[in-house]
Amino acid sequence: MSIPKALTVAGSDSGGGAGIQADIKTFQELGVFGMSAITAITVQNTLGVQGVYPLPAAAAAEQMDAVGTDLGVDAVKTGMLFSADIIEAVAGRIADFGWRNVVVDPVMVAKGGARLLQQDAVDALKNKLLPLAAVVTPNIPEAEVLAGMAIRSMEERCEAAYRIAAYGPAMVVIKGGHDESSDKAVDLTFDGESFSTLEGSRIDTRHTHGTGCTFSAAIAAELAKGNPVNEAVRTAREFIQAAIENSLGIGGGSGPTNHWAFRSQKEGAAR
Ligand SMILES: Nc1ncnc2c1ncn2[C@@H]1O[C@H](COP(=O)(O)OP(=O)(O)O)[C@@H](O)[C@H]1O
Ligand SMILES: Cc1ncc(COP(=O)(O)OP(=O)(O)O)c(N)n1
Repeated sequence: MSIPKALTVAGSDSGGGAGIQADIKTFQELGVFGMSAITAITVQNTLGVQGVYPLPAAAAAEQMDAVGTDLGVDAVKTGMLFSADIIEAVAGRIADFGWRNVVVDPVMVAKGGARLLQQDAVDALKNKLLPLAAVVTPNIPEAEVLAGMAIRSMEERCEAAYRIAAYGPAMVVIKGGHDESSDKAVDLTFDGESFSTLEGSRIDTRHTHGTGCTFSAAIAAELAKGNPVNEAVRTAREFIQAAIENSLGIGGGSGPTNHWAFRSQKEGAAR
């Protein structure tokens, strides 16, 4: 039997709700063996980010080498990359290994406002990493930066997706968590030809820490299993909906989602 394996290249969140911790939990819940290349250590809990300690670019590259030359990688997810140097090293390794199932979550700023990507690294993200992506998953503020425009409506979101697709990713998903104008959370997808939406009811909760990390990790896990990209995104949307709906209510601030809720729901339905 072949074991599906996914690699996350991302920052560590000591609070366990976002970053590599969220990614590995998501991989595991979806039946995928998780591996990591850590780019930075963050000092973080549900109250926010209190410290950021980036690692040298060589550390990320060498971790990717160690995993790629021995275990093998069926899908990669990138999250917090922090600097242009790290992005260039990571993009170089993805290209050298010829990895195809690459999900780029273009993490820029944590919900509490801490910068997780240096401002001068945006060009490297657009020009070095996006051309290698099967899927890129910006939230609305990230899409505004990548597309160089404001997004105030679904029409503008479509225009932004079109502009981001020009950098080369096969699919653009602009997530709708930040659009509070509707009682639904609506994610827009664009595959270079057609637009479509994925909806879930908007949950009124402050416990949304790590939603973007979890969603993109779920896409990577489904791609690692060999599922087509549309199906992977659909499953990831169901995974994050269950995780937010059943959040754990832990910590004094914006708490983590529930990474085992999707599996519990499936097991409940099967009984
Ligand atoms: N309150 C909510 N209720 C339901 N789904 C949500 C909610 N907030 C975010 N989501 C979903 O979680 C995923 C991550 O979205 P978003 O919060 O926009 O990303 P990020 O964490 O990168 O800012 C998307 O699929 C989005 O639709
Ligand atoms: C280490 C680390 N990586 C990414 C994030 C951002 O997580 P995200 O899911 O985009 O949203 P918030 O957690 O910021 O709400 C992070 N916080 N830490």
